[in-house]
Amino acid sequence: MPSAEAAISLDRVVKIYKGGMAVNGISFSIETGSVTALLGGNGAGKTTTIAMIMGLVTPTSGRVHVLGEEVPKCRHRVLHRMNFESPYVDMPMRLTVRQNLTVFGKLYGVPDVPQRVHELGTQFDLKDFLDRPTGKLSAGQKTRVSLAKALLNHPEILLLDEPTASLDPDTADWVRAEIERYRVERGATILLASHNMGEVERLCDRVIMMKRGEIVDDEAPEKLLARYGRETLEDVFLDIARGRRHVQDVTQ
Ligand SMILES: Nc1ncnc2c1ncn2[C@@H]1O[C@H](COP(=O)(O)OP(=O)(O)OP(=O)(O)O)[C@@H](O)[C@H]1O
Repeated sequence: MPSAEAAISLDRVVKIYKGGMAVNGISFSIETGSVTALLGGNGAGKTTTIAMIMGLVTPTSGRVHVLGEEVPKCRHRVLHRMNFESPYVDMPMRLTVRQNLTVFGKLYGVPDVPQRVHELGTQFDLKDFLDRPTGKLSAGQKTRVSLAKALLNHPEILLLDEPTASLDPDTADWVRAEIERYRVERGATILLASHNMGEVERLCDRVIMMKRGEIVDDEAPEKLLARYGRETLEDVFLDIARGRRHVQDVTQ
């Protein structure tokens, strides 16, 4: 059952778009300080779920609570304590990196924005392009800026939508290390949608697996591996995607 004490809690949440059902009655609670993966094939409902937790999409029915506040209704009370990163959400392209970080810093109520931008510029090695238009950066540089933006307000809750999509292995590894570091330093609660199973095994304590808008599994990665009799989450993912639900089915 979803708990009022949880960092994030969803209770029988449904989202129906004009085109049809995207999320079909999902419930889960996420413990403070945990890292949870939201997995599922294309169109499973992961982005819609994250958007509802951010308060950007209103559920058709059901309730979403973040840090004890209902969203989107009371989003204004918790917005400054959360943040998100997605390679699919662009910042204004003509603004420089510094201008973008400054605007977002002000939106999130960061106390000393120039100082925070300076700190993040050092931490994420942005100094060479802080004063370049954001639209002129490479994909990897944009990801670093996007992660810096996500950490501007030291969020207690960090939502990541495929944080390493289309990155080279070196940059992707660097991004994962930064996420791990942030979690350890701040005890943040992280929810991560990903198609990269290696990333999930490295970062996450728990896996919520979605299929066609529903939750089909919710377990620690090692328990999922044991239950499906598999050595990698990639194989478990394929078993679930192809409808093989039990270890007996898998070994037949
Ligand atoms: N704004 C929207 N309007 C109408 N339908 C939408 C909208 N956003 C998503 N959908 C539909 O809702 C379903 C779930 O989409 P969603 O983006 O949440 O899935 P996802 O698991 O994040 O997929 P992917 O891995 O491809 O990013 C899909 O069928 C999608 O076409």
